[in-house]
Amino acid sequence: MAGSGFESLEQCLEKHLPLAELQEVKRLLYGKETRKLDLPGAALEAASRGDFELQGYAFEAAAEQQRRPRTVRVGLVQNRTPLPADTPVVKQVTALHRRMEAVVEVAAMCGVNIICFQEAWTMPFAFCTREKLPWTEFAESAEDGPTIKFCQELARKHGMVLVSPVLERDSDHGDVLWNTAVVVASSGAVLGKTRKNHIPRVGDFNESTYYMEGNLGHPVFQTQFGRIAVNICYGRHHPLNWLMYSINGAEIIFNPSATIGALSESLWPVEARNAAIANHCFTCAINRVGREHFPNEFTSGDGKKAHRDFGYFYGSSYVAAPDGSRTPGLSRTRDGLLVTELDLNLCRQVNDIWGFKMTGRYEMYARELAEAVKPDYTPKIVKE
Ligand SMILES: NC(=O)NCCC(=O)O
Repeated sequence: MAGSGFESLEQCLEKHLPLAELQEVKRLLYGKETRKLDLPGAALEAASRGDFELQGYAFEAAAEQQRRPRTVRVGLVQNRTPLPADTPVVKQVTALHRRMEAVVEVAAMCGVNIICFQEAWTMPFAFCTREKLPWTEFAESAEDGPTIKFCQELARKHGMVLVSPVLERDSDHGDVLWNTAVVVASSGAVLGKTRKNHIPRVGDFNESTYYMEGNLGHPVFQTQFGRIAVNICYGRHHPLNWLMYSINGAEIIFNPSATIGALSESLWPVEARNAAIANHCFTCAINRVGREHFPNEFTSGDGKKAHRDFGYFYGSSYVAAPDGSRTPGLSRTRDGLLVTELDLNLCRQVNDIWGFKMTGRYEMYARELAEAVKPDYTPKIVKE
């Protein structure tokens, strides 16, 4: 399994394919070509100084007579944890705040309107360990914790919407923990929060030790720049989860994730992209980068030897459009900011062409699903 030795699929194709074949392969792999954004030199220099990749693309929509283009720039951030996992908690959080402050600064130079960080971005992805301390100390209030205050300041400074996925401690409800994403409006107000609906029970993803399935349904947030939703990580394997955000009107669905090559890398380019197609919306898949080591060995009851690291988080963040086209991915190895310009008019335009909303048989599925979840249900199998 490729770890940090393989930079990206795109780089490999560009290195080995002649131009004519490369164009055909890209057409098949990525759909209609996305235009490269001309990003400011100062932003490219700042990214290079800060040692993170900066890429920019734009999806186009057709001109309409009665609606102006609804262009919005989104920023997807993928990163390593800058300090070892056994560094004191506050130091780790502070280092991550400083790192994101620098990335958001560059995003602002690139005209980003909405930025989303990776899943549980203020901490190492320690849920593999099943240990409580010190990892639960990374949890904080989604309303007025230090990270939300940090995001509010950035939102106000840059007039940017921030999507901040954190480990939430809900002290109003018995101090329980949740895997949450907070949406901070460009005014700096907390617009609301959403919680991870599907909790993995696969490999070392022992997250069910820490929090339960979210209880907030599928909220969509009306921001100054468009209607957004957040489908956190493992929720991307559940087509109905994407569907419900779309039914509630999401035009952009962010998918902040933490996932490793051995488990999901071949699924990664397919799932968020398919969701964009099926739901006539934009999807933004974000994954963390690198290998995180933990102080104590752990096992996950799968016969594997006790180990101290989770595996290789392969980055490769990308944006997919309702017409099935997608940006190239960020690298598998480096921190990065992917700036993508979307014209939200494309959602309705593709809906008018393909009509999945019109042809969806929701009432029939609702009826059949309501039956299927009853304890006395028997599957409708026709036998000879
Ligand atoms: N963070 C998380 O839910 N990961 C589960 C693995 C995956 O969905 O690829």
